[in-house]
Amino acid sequence: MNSKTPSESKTVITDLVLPSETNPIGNMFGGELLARMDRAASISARRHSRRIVVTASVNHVAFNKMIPLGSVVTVEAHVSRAFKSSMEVFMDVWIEDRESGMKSKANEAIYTFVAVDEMGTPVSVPALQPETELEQSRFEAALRRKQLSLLLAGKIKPEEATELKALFE
Ligand SMILES: CCCCCCCCCCCCCCCC(=O)SCCNC(=O)CCNC(=O)[C@H](O)C(C)(C)COP(=O)(O)OP(=O)(O)OC[C@H]1O[C@@H](n2cnc3c(N)ncnc32)[C@H](O)[C@@H]1OP(=O)(O)O
Repeated sequence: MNSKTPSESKTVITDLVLPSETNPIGNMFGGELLARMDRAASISARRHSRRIVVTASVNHVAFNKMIPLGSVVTVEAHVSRAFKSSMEVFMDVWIEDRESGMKSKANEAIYTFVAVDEMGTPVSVPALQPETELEQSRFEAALRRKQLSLLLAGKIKPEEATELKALFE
């Protein structure tokens, strides 16, 4: 299976924040943003693997800025590392100033997807070949994040989390 680059899985979704998608103080619901990110990330994972993909875990979400009603929100997703059947998808969320059109970063998130066959059994995916410095640094940190996620889910033992142990040595 040939490796792929992060740009091959690039997925950009831009949409408005409507009144039904806001909380009582007029900002976007966190759950609405999570759903938009899940959609963008699933398309990205699908573009990388060309297989059916399922969300295995939401590893990290930072709601750094409130997103007001009427904002134009862009979610940009790339696969940041591929393992055997799982893929880490990194997302950057931008909002656009209504007057100037300037974009500012509002949020970041990292989801894990697994490619499966029609029976839901995990299947192999192509490797990922990072190209830029940012892609390389996200690629390198992804194994640590995978081990943390598996550890928290009780799927590996602490002694198997070699990348995490190395942080404290
Ligand atoms: C082409 C362009 C047009 C696109 C056109 C649009 C199409 C756009 C696509 C739409 C697609 C819809 C996308 C909907 C996305 C959902 O909403 S799916 C619904 C929510 N998710 C689910 O229901 C998943 C339910 N869970 C499961 O099915 C199973 O737990 C899983 C995820 C398949 C894993 O199964 P398992 O038995 O644990 O399998 P196991 O072999 O142990 O692990 C498989 C891999 O998952 C990893 N893993 C398992 N758990 C975790 C965890 N907690 N953390 C990290 N990694 C984990 C393992 O490490 C392993 O990784 P690899 O070493 O193989 O890389």
